[in-house]
Amino acid sequence: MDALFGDDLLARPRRQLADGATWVPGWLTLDQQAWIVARFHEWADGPVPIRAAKVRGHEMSVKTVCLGWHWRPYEYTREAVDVNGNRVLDFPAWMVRLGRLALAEVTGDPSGGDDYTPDTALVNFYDDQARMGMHQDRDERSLAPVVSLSIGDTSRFRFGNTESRNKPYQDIDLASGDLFVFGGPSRLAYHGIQKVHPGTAPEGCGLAAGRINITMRVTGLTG
Ligand SMILES: O=C(O)CCC(=O)C(=O)O
Ligand SMILES: [Fe+2]
Repeated sequence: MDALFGDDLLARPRRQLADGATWVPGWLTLDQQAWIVARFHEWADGPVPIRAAKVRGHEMSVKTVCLGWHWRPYEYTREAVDVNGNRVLDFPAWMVRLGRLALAEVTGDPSGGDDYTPDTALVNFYDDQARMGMHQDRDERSLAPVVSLSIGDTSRFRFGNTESRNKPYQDIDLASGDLFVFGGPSRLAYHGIQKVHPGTAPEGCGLAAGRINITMRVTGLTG
């Protein structure tokens, strides 16, 4: 019984890091995580294969595949003009629903996500060495919240302020199944991934090594 109802139920309570920024540890079940990982492998195969985007001529250490709209610094297009010119996959209806559930969760209001219709997702894969420097998500024309889901190895996430990449910031460990939402006054906060902790992916999450992060967004674009 001690193991079944162990202290781990208490260990990772949800936390509001700033106005509009909420972390919900362990939001996705292992079955949900494994199902999403299976979808990830399908997306990574194409029509636009997963690739490292280039920022000012340098490949990012993270590899990205997009849904709905294709992102490259600092623009969204329907076709992956910097990869193979193919149109990206449609944004899946199940992911719209998941985004709405995420907002309902963080707002504490069952209808809190009803108006949320994300139309792009950046699906990132991190190996042991991958990082993401401090940045703002600001290639979208909409300031609707960003919904972030993590699967696989735990990683150190730095959540900063809206003024600069520097302090004050908070470092948290995003683990497999964690939800993080940033919107409202936190929508343009700088953030990044400092480090992946190898070998920390839980059994059954569908990913033996590395980390997947999905960020759903509203581009505010038409066409
Ligand atoms: O991997 C993460 O948790 C964050 C990813 C991110 O900031 C992005 O894709 O813009
Ligand atoms: Fe980001």
